[in-house]
Amino acid sequence: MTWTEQQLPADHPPVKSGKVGVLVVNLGTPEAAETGAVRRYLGEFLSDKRVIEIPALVWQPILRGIILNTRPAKSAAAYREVWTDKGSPLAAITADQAIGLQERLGAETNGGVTVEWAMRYGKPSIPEALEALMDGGCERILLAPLYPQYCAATTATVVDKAADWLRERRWQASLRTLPPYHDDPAYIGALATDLGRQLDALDFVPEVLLLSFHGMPQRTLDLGDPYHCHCRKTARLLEEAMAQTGKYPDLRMVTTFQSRFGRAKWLEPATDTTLEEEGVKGTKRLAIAAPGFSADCLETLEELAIRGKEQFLEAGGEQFATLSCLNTSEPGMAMLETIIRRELGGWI
Ligand SMILES: C=CC1=C(C)c2cc3[nH]c(cc4nc(cc5[nH]c(cc1n2)c(C)c5CCC(=O)O)C(CCC(=O)O)=C4C)c(C)c3C=C
Ligand SMILES: [Fe+2]
Ligand SMILES: [Fe+2]
Repeated sequence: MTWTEQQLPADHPPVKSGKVGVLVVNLGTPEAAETGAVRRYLGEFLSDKRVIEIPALVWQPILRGIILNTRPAKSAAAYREVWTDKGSPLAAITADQAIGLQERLGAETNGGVTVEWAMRYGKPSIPEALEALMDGGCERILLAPLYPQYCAATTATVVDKAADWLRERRWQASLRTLPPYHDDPAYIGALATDLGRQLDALDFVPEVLLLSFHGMPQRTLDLGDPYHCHCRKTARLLEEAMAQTGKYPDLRMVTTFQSRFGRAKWLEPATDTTLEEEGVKGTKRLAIAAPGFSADCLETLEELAIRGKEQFLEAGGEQFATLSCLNTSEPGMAMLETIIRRELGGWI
């Protein structure tokens, strides 16, 4: 007889059952489109040493003295432009992706797979989601940061946060992490299918398809972060996959980096500058996609779809479309199921 089969004392902690859990994680978002909530969110996000790689003694006075007094009101106004009745788009879509994955992975043997979701900054937090999985009997957990391209400021900080939680526990769960999937045929195929479907549904034929990735300081590339190379490889493979369909022979694809923050040099070319340049040089019809974002969010719905459109049209462009992220589309969910199942090999 094993210990777990014996009669346990009444005050014994619950015995887990060895189930498998998946925790999908995305960046984080404020709890409301209001200055105070945005200040709390940005305070946590921009205090992460993986995100702002400046010594805290130098950075914290700038953050607390300037940025958190000026940016939250402006950002809150931007969030209000895209807020939904289910809250922030990023949180609502991530929650729906977790529900979709639960449906796809829930019916396995060995008690099924339990799927939870979390935000790296804000709520639900990574520790509370991991705690919920363990309370539900999960002893093996796949941590799945939904970032196709690895970046220390995104992927690594999710793993750090989970490791902080493990450090505090006597009985740890066994953790695996989802590797970056920037060049995975399942991901490239899902993008090609989904973007192709959206291009076909437009009421104009774009001359240019801009692939806009989130930017990073140039210094992180010089220090060896693979993010820039991952973005470039995704873009190349996607271009090849779309060319293979033979459907868009005249479509010019251009890769850019968006959301510059602060004064340091960021990865180039910048999305906003490129939109203006395209308009000025006579491009009339342009579509933009953000393949690095798993879910639509402030950066796609406001920065690209609202401000990007204005920039292009003011520079002389005539027709503009922002294509949706993979979100909960059938190709997107099938891709997530494929790459997650692969990592669960041997567990289910
Ligand atoms: C130095 C600052 C920032 C780095 C580095 C950075 C990297 C980075 N971010 C994402 C994905 C997202 N970022 C989002 C919002 C956002 N990003 C920054 C700054 C940096 N990002 C800020 C200040 C904000 C908040 C909004 C604002 O005030 O402008 C989001 C959207 C969040 C939402 O609520 O919708 C995502 C997603 C990646 C992938 C990345 C590195 C590769
Ligand atoms: Fe960002
Ligand atoms: Fe932005």
